[in-house]
Amino acid sequence: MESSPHAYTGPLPTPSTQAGREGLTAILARPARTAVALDFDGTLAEIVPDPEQARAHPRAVPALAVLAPKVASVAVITGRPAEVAVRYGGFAGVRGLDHLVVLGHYGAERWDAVSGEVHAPAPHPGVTAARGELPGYLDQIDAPPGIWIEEKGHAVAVHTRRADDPQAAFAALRDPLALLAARHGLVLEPGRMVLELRPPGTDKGKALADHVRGTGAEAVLYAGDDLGDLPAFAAVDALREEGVPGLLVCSASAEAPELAARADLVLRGPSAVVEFLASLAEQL
Ligand SMILES: O=P(O)(O)OC[C@H]1O[C@H](O[C@H]2O[C@H](CO)[C@@H](O)[C@H](O)[C@H]2O)[C@H](O)[C@@H](O)[C@@H]1O
Repeated sequence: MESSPHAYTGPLPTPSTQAGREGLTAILARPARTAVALDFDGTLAEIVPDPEQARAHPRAVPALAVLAPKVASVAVITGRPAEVAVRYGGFAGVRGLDHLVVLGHYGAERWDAVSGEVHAPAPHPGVTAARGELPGYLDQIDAPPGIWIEEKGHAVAVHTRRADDPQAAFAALRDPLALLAARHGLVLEPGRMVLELRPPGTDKGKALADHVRGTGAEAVLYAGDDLGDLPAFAAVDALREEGVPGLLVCSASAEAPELAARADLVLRGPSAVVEFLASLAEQL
């Protein structure tokens, strides 16, 4: 039965790399000095066809609520607007998650559980302009049927998962949308069957490095599943070079094999990530 975190915890898996084993050892030795940072979609939430239906795995919040009081900090670092991740995650008002931080829009936004408020940057004028142009532009370039535009406030994203051939639609739209983004001073952020036009100036690597420095953590765990998580992986590498041990966890999928190739620990999607977090919490 899997009715409580205790019922599904097991022995911690061993990372496949020396750096990862050192990272896990440091986390187990100094949990109160450890920063835990986690991606949302594909890591804490299963991938679903409709982005508005994504929700945290049912065991994610219970596992995090046990883990968070034992470590220096838990942060969710996501491409979603922070408020959306908080809502879809069910992260607000949870005992144990009283100090949770959600860094939205790749670190441009910050929500914290203490204040319950989102701090967001000024809107980028290029997003408004690109949003207005996008429907006509997609018609003009003969975009395939089934694509869907996600309004994200500080960004706009084009999803191909519900096209007849999602990968072909992604490939066909990538260059034209990169041109549109550049014309409006934006960057194109590719993800799992999604192409997002967003302001430049931040990424999950900067968000993670700033967060770790801000907490004064002496060890770090980062888990992600998508291309947007690669800068965070690179940030953990850089922290390791500065003497901060780290553990890189991949929530694996065939859609983003690049992550598994870079990770210390490869887990089979959000349910395995959540099980790992519960096991870790149990061991600390
Ligand atoms: O940084 P993340 O938390 O991983 O967010 C990245 C993007 O996630 C969402 O899209 C992805 O998940 C959807 C729901 O499972 C799925 O339908 C889509 O194909 C995925 O790309 C979200 O909609 C985006 O805004 C995020 O940037």
